[in-house]
Amino acid sequence: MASFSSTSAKAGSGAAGGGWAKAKHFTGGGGGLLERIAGIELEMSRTQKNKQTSSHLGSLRAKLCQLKRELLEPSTSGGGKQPGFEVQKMGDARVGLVGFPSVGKSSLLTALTGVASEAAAYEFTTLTCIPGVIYYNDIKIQLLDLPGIVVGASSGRGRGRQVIATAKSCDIVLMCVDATKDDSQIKLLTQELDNIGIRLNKDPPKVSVNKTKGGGFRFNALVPLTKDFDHEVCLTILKQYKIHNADVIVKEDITADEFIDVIDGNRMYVRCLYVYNKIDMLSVKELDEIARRPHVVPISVYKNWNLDMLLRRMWQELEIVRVYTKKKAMYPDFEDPVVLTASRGNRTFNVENAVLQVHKSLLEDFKCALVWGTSVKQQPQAVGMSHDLHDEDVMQIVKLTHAEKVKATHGKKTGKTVAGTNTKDETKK
Ligand SMILES: Nc1nc2c(ncn2[C@@H]2O[C@H](COP(=O)(O)OP(=O)(O)OP(=O)(O)O)[C@@H](O)[C@H]2O)c(=O)[nH]1
Ligand SMILES: [K+]
Ligand SMILES: [Mg+2]
Repeated sequence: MASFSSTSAKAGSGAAGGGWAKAKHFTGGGGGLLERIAGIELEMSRTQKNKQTSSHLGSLRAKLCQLKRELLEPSTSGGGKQPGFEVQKMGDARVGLVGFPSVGKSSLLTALTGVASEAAAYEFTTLTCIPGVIYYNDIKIQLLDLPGIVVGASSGRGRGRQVIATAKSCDIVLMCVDATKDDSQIKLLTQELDNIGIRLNKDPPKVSVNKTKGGGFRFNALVPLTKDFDHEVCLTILKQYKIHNADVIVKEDITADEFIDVIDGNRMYVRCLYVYNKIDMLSVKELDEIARRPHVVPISVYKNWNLDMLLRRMWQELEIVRVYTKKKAMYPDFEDPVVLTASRGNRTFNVENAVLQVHKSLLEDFKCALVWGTSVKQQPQAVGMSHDLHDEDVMQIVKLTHAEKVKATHGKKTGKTVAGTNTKDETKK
């Protein structure tokens, strides 16, 4: 891993704005790999894009992706140390502050959580991960202050890889930028995260790939494909990944890169808010322009402007669902809800997830759940595992009796379902 150098970062500090992009060349792991990657990138840039070359380009893309993956993945032989910072998870959700140096990440952590994280006018003040907790609407959100990252971070520059690995563990990311500097910050940061497989504010491509034992390759597009992806490109990419038998169903007009994301796996689809700090330095006109952009929250830590809006937006992005559990003939426990969040591409707020959070062993004994709240028509209503819960629902878990359990296991063995019991298989679907 490349040593931590601040000289390169200083290059960015002098020139307000555009300086970030300067430090393009860096030394960091995997010498031969970097050359091969550069070679493929060069070839791709020299290849004209048209119908004849689309297959070849698709194959190059897939190769490139595999090489980058080799570069980024920590070698398993090296003791298998986790690349992220070791900060224990706590609370109901985790939010990471990611951004270039000196945009005000630490100042924001202190303002929101009261945890002192050193803030200063020089870059790379923060050198490790500092956690704090936000108490909001009865739940605890862990906020992580992280060192600033620089261009090249994803390839091992500075602490970049550690920062990005930690960002991967977050439910959502707050990308912090300095509102007084130019807008290349967001593009460059997004690229760094993208390089390591974090897709911001995107949904997983709607494509299903079923690897089969035989039968060759079947391709079915349910929508017109207008980009650089088609039947042939699909085939070349699959070959590159040594997949020779598969059923592919494409339900969305995707690009070749998006298809590679699906094949390569390991991608994370994370929600992100762009937090523009230091708006106390802007004119009203400049502020007005920024505030109109999607996913943007303008703030000033100095003046304490708009921090409550930031919390509200965070809450919305996390799509928090609080479920109050209750025992039979008792009042619900309103102190300590089960909290479900939209987390890294996973947006299932069903009974099964809620039960899992109470205790894994309850899944075995689960018969049904009685639910009160806006997710059901009757109050209460008996529902199965796949029922989607709403924020502030109340849930009571009904367990199988011993007799029902014996019957259910017997039924399973003989292949019959037991009438009257909502067995897991039936309700899970
Ligand atoms: N004008 C203005 N300055 C701010 C604001 N918030 C923070 N700063 C200043 O910006 C500088 C950097 O703040 P930090 O909180 O250290 O920034 P950081 O992003 O944590 O920096 P690193 O840890 O070095 O990456 C400090 O001089 C802060 O006082 C703000 O709302 N307005
Ligand atoms: K700083
Ligand atoms: Mg800091």
